[in-house]
Amino acid sequence: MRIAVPNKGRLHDPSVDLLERAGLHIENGADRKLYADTVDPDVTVLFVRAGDIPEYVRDGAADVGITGRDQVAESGGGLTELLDLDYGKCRLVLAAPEDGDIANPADVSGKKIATEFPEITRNYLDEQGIDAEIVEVTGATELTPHVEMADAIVDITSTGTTLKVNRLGIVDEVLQSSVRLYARPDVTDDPKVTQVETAFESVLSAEGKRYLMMNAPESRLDDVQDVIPGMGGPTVMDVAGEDTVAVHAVVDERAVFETITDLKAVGASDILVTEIERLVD
Ligand SMILES: Nc1ncnc2c1ncn2[C@@H]1O[C@H](COP(=O)(O)OP(=O)(O)OP(=O)(O)O)[C@@H](O)[C@H]1O
Ligand SMILES: O=P(O)(O)OC[C@H]1O[C@H](OP(=O)(O)OP(=O)(O)O)[C@H](O)[C@@H]1O
Ligand SMILES: [Mg+2]
Repeated sequence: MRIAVPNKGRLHDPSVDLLERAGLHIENGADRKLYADTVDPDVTVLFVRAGDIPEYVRDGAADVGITGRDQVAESGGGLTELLDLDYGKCRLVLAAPEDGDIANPADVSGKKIATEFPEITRNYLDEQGIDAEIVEVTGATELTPHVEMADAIVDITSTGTTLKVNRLGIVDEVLQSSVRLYARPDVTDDPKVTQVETAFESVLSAEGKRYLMMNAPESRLDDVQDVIPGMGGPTVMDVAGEDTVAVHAVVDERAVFETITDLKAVGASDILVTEIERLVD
């Protein structure tokens, strides 16, 4: 099975990190090498530009791909989304000069819109019933309204800094995006694809979770169980030869601080908190 992963740009590092955390360690990889084996002999990684990944998957050069929802929408869709991987979060927005006369989407009627996403922009304008000219650019889109190349833009924003420093205001949201795992529709039930999907899912499930281990007097077990939040009942084990039990539980990271204080108050001791790499349901 081949999995297409962004070869550069901001999506490369977090995507490789996800593969590693999922246990799909990359082997024989090297700087500028565009394919690599993994610890699983049946899984090969292809390093491809984020914008080309939908086409690689659709054409069968790869079976699954990791890329932004915006890239899939721009390339015409036709892929099955398996998982939202929750990074590369951004919005595609219609934006125009803050001090100009474009305040509503309808105001761009008859005007020029610069974008790196002509397909998404065309669909958006059609849906809104707006007739406008699209000017295709490949970057620095935020400059175009200031040099009379366009009246408005459709571009990516996340923190909003680039729009702000270029004195552009959001007129409308066109699309919300994040990085997702996509498959060709005919391979979604392939056991290898399911295995990769499960591995990624286990990394996402473990995020923000901690594993708590402690000892507690057997007589206080009910109290200990009462203060452990979330995720089903804890695992309880007898400690040989003592009136003590070992209690293990998965808890939300944000609850750890308070839970430890509560656990000590009900007699727990030797409390360990550890990170969880993967959590398979
Ligand atoms: N500022 C951002 N914040 C969050 N996600 C973003 C941002 N910019 C882009 N993305 C996401 O990352 C994807 C790829 O963008 P990126 O900028 O990494 O690649 P590129 O534009 O193809 O390459 P480069 O900018 O390095 O030339 C986008 O399609 C989008 O899904
Ligand atoms: O809201 P912000 O946090 O400011 O992010 C938005 C900017 O990030 C991306 O640019 P990138 O850095 O990828 O440069 P590019 O235009 O060369 O792709 C995008 O094209 C915006 O310009
Ligand atoms: Mg970019």
